[in-house]
Amino acid sequence: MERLGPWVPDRAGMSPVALAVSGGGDSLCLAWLASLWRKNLLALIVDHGLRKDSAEEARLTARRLQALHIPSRIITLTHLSKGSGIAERARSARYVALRQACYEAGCTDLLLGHQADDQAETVAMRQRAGSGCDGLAGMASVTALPEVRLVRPLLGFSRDALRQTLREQQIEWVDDPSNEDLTAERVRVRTAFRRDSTSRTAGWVQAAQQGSLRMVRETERIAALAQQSALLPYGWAIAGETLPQPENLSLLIRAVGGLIYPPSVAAVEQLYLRHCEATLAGVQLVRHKTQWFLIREAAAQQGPVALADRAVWDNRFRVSLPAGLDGGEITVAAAGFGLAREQRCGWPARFCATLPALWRGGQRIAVPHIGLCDDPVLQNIRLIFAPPVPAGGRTVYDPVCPVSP
Ligand SMILES: Nc1ncnc2c1ncn2[C@@H]1O[C@H](COP(=O)(O)OP(=O)(O)OP(=O)(O)O)[C@@H](O)[C@H]1O
Repeated sequence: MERLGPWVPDRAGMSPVALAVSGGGDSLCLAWLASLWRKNLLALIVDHGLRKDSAEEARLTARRLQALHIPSRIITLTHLSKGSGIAERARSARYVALRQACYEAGCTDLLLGHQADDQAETVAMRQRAGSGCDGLAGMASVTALPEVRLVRPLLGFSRDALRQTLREQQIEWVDDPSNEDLTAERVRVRTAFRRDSTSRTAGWVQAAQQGSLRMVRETERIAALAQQSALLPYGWAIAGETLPQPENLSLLIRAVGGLIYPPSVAAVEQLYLRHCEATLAGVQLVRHKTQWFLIREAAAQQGPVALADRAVWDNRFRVSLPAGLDGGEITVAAAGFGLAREQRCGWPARFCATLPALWRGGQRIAVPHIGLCDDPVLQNIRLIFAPPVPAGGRTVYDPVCPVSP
């Protein structure tokens, strides 16, 4: 585990390391292994509320964790409904809930139970979908999000090895029936691997090779990005006097747009070749003085969000409020400041129109980034630019290639 660190010291009073535990064989084995590694842990069990037994399974998992001396928290999702795209909707809601729970508990690391077979399946599915070299690196061992690192310590171990470990420890787990549902592509790939294990091995080799290459490329990209461009606390990026290469440009668009995935390479290449002001994925490429800038497209920004400590607006700005302050909404400052350029800190009006602002009763009360605020109490509001994925990505791909048990 040490090479996947650094870790918060394992002492009472320090933040625990969080574990995402579905109750299945992989994540329960992860929990058992983690309990040998450290004491200060917190297991998070998400009950999607989609199957009639799910609440009871979550409680059963909590009891199993208790037997391992791991405290747990059950997070019940109430807003999911069955129907089209439910697997993806459930997955995405699960990650939002897990990240929020980590944030609330002060956990900076979240361990996930993805293992080597999941990795080979992911690579095979991406290969079929025509994924590029980056995608064929599969899942990263470490993905740093702004508030938490997602860590996958089991990518070097096969599903069979993990289940065998649990049997030896006489620890039972829950088998999710959706893991046998042949309408899911992953399950079909898994079934094909059972018949022909060479393609599974090929997936591991592919992930290990492409992972190493991706690490080299990302290091070069981050160095080039840092030299040429900068993200500003206003939620904009200075892209440089000449446009960055499409790969880097797309990372900046992802950050400024508050996106999880960068826009398609083909679309960014077109933007790069046109070399003129344009909009892509809710982000405007604009020229200001001698530099290219990326600013958010005002019309694409999220609508109002109630003012509250830790609220997130537009997937990019996190609110930090002094105690006792509430009332109002955070939404886009919008045009019509009527302010002289010096009151806009020298920034063009169209830039300032994209900033987050506090509104009450249809009135713009404060635009903290440019110090626009009459009420001294409101001057303590902080709207912190925290894109969901850091510009450079900050991922670690481990060239691990498991041995078949
Ligand atoms: N309901 C859940 N609650 C908490 N964590 C979950 C949940 N579902 C998945 N995870 C986390 O995401 C990882 C990968 O999810 P995936 O759906 O591939 O696993 P699974 O087959 O449902 O369960 P397992 O990995 O425990 O066998 C899990 O190992 C676990 O760490």
